[in-house]
This record gives sequence, structure tokens and C-alpha cells, in this order.
Amino acid sequence: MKSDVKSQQLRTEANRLYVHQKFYDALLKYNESLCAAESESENMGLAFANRSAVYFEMKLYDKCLSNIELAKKNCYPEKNLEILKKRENKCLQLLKQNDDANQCEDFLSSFELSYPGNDELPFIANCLEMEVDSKYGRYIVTKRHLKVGDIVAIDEPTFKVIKADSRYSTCYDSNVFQRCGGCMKENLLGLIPCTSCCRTMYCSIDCMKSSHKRHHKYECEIVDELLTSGIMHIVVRMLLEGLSLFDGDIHEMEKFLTQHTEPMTIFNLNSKSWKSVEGRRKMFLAALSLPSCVSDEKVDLENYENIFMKTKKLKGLWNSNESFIRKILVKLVHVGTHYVHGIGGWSLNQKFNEEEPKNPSFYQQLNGNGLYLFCSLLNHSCAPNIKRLNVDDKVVVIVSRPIEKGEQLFDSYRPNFNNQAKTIRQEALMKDYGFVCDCEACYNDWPLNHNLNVFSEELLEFAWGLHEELPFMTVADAKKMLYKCYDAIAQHHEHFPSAELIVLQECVSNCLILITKPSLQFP
Ligand SMILES: C[S@@+](CC[C@H](N)C(=O)[O-])C[C@H]1O[C@@H](n2cnc3c(N)ncnc32)[C@H](O)[C@@H]1O
Repeated sequence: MKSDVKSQQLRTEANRLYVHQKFYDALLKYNESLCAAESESENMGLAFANRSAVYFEMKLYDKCLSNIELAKKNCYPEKNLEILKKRENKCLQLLKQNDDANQCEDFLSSFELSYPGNDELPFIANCLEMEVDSKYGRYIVTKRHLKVGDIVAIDEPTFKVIKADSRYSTCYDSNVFQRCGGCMKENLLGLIPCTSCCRTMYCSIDCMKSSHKRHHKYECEIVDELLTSGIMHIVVRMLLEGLSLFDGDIHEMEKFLTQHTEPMTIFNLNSKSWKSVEGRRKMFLAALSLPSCVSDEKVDLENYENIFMKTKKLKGLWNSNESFIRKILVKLVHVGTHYVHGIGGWSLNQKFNEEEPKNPSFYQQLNGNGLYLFCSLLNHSCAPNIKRLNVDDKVVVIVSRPIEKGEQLFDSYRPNFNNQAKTIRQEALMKDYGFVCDCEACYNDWPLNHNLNVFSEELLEFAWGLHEELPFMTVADAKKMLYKCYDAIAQHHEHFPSAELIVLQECVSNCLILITKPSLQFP
């Protein structure tokens, strides 16, 4: 429920954080205060104005000006206008002097495909193809030799949701107050609130309108429950976005799905048609075509039924076609449980602390969950030959060991062979994915970390030294070291699995994560 009293309280808390120069936490609180403000209340204007003060301090003059505009348009009290005007003038002067360099960064520009893209799917290298057999089901092979470090796909989520995750954030729900609920993009916390709920913000009116149409009109009243429901949120989101492709008509949706039963994968799609309803329907079909990994009986829909009963709209939907909704939910729960990947990223005020573990991956937080149709086709090996890297909401697929022409690309669904005993890995893979793993690590009983071979003490020392130094390196140095690691892994590949190569692989992961570290850090 929107509440001016709550909004005022939150703004007071934010002001306190601002005074102590805790600008990141202050912005989160101002955003929370904005979300809580009742419509046409001066609390909106005041929160936008105070947010502009934070941006001013951070020398983000463009953002400062746009927030002053928002304050003026949203009931900022006339009597205080002079203060805003002063800030605006100062801002305009300073903007002339220095370019606003601290805009949101385009990390993807550091990552481009290493080979020409597929004609229909330009984000997948044209050397990759899908094959099918009775052992693996569908899988991805390469039609050319791939080198360590090659980028072979930059996959986009077909469906995605923000996740409220308190693990590494300073403020519970911080994702909600720093990412757009529609496109999920980070925009330095310069968001506008949903007009109805207190837990959704957007980067623009366009994102707000499009989200409302696709899912938020159903989710708005139960957004708190959904945000903390884990996989349930993306399952419900997939159903609602699917439904929006049939203008909310569940019977039309059922008719369409009954007529289109042929399995589909991303390789049946053409990215040029993705914005059209026809294209989106095909994407929805591709999501529904993902095979179930465990039996349908294991899916319990009680929580789903409960959540549908919480709002009039969802209850009406459920009651209008319960048997079909149950059927499709079972399918989507399989998809949500076995195919959805976490979307990770850096916080805007994450700093390395000497006392914390020196592993950059520790500093990424979980921002959301996404369904990636290309990555969904990657089978498992306990010794994978690719690595997935989150860049914004995309997944960049990078070759981590040389792959010969005709060989399969393997991801890893579990801890790798060197980090977990074979029996534990195999049991988990059987339980969760229903197959017996006979990857080269399982087949050859490759050892755990402490029993790995060492072929060069010198290289091992170099690798460990780098591992220690990496968290404190600049992004430019991390980029240089990344290529050094790629070269060393390629050069000594025949020694795999050895301690040196395993440590170097971890250095590669850490270098890659460091490259996506935002240069702007809020205090
Ligand atoms: C994420 S999907 C991978 C794509 C899948 N092969 C398909 O046809 O859509 C996971 C499923 O693929 C199969 N799979 C994955 N890795 C495998 C492996 N190493 N050996 C056998 N089957 C595997 C299992 O059936 C598993 O439940």
C-alpha cells in the first residue's frame, strides 16, 4: 500500500544516510520512499529533489538535472523551488566544464563474437550447430576448431525476473530499487516508481507501460510474495508473458498450443522476428519444448494455486481454465527448475575488503533469473569446455579449453570434478537431471584439487601469485592477464587436468568478472 507517512519516514532515513555521505544507501532509500509515496503527493517531488542532491555530490550532472525535472513535474513544493533552481544553475555551469563521464557503462562492447554470427541468429557463432542423439538429446557441436578465449555466443534471456536477494546487498530488496522492473537494466538508481505498488521501479514510462501490459497488471498486487518466491516468480512470469501474446485470452492460448505441438528450439527461430507477436509466440513454444528432466508427479502446484488465489484477476484466470493452467504450470515448473540461470552482477558500492575472501565472484550479487534458450541446449560435463559469463542480463559463452572440430560444447550444472567427489556429483545429476554422467572426468576418475598433478612448479607459482593479486588489479591489468592465462592454458593443454591449469582457469573466471566491474562506485 502506498503511504505518505511511510514515504516521509523513508526519506528521513535517506537524508540521514546522505548526511553521512552513504550515497548508495541514500539513493536506495530515496527510491524506496518514492515507491511508497501516494500519487500526486509532494513526497514524490521531495524524494526526486533529494535524489538530485546525491547525483550532484557524485558529479553526475545529467542525472542531477533529470531528477530536478522529475521533482518539478511531481508536486515539488513551490516554496522550496529556489533551492532547486540554484542547484540546476550550478549543474548547468559544471556540465559545460566537464563532460558527464560517469554514464552507465557498456560492458558488452568488450565482448564480441570471435566468428561471424549465424545468419538467422547473429548472436551465435556460425560454426555452432545443434545435433540430437539418444544419449544426450539435443546438444551443440562446433564445425571448426575453437581456441581458449573464443566467444561463441552472447545469449539473451527470453524471460527474466528481478530477484530480491539480501545475501550480499546492504539493503534487503536492493535489486528492486536499483534495477528497472521491465528491462532490468542498471541505470545508476535513477528510476521512477510503479504508480500502484511499492516494490517496482522502471527506467522509463515506456518500460512501465510495456511491463504492465505483459505481466505487471497481474503481479502488482502480489509483488512482495513473488519477489521472494525463488523460482516461482519466473514460472508465473513465463505464464503471464505467454498469456499476453494472446491478449490475456487463456482459451486462445490453449487453442494455439494444441495446434502447435512440434518441438522447437532457438535454431528454428529468426531473431529478426523477435519483436513481433508471431516471433514471441515461437519463443514461448521453444521454452515449452524444453524436455522435462524429472517426472511430472514430482511437481507440486499447491503454492502456485495459493498465489493465484490471492488476487481477483489471477483467481479469475485460474477458475476460467484450471486444468489447462495446471498442465502448463507443470511444464513451466520443469523449465524454471532445470533451465533457468541466475543473472549476476556487481553492486554499485562493492569494495574489496582485506578480510573477505579474495575471490571476485564473491562480489557479484544475484540480480535475477533468466531463461536463455541457447544456453538451455548445452549439456553437462564435470570438466566443462566453456564458461558462462553474465554481462548485464546477457550470458557470454566463452571457450575455456580447446574444442576440436565436431566436438560437443559442455557447460557444468554442478561444482566441477576438482571441487566435489564423483559419487556426490553423480548422485546429484541423477536426482536433478535424470542422467548418469560419464564425462571424461567421471570416466577417468580425475582427482580432486589436493591430488592434482603438477608439471611445472614455476607455472603453478605464477598462477597462484596472479590469483592472489587479481582482486586488487585494475580492469586494464586484468584484461592483459586474461590473455596471458588464455595463452598458458592453450599452450599446456595436454597436461589437463593439472593444478596449474585449474588455478589458471579460476584466474580466467576472476579476470572476466573484474572486466565487468563498474568504474563508478558509490560511497
Ligand atoms: C539443460 S538440458 C540440456 C539440453 C538437452 N539435452 C535437450 O535436449 O534439451 C539437460 C538435460 O540434458 C541431458 N543431459 C545433459 N548433460 C548430459 C550428459 N552429460 N549425458 C547425458 N545426458 C545429458 C539430460 O537429459 C538433462 O536432463
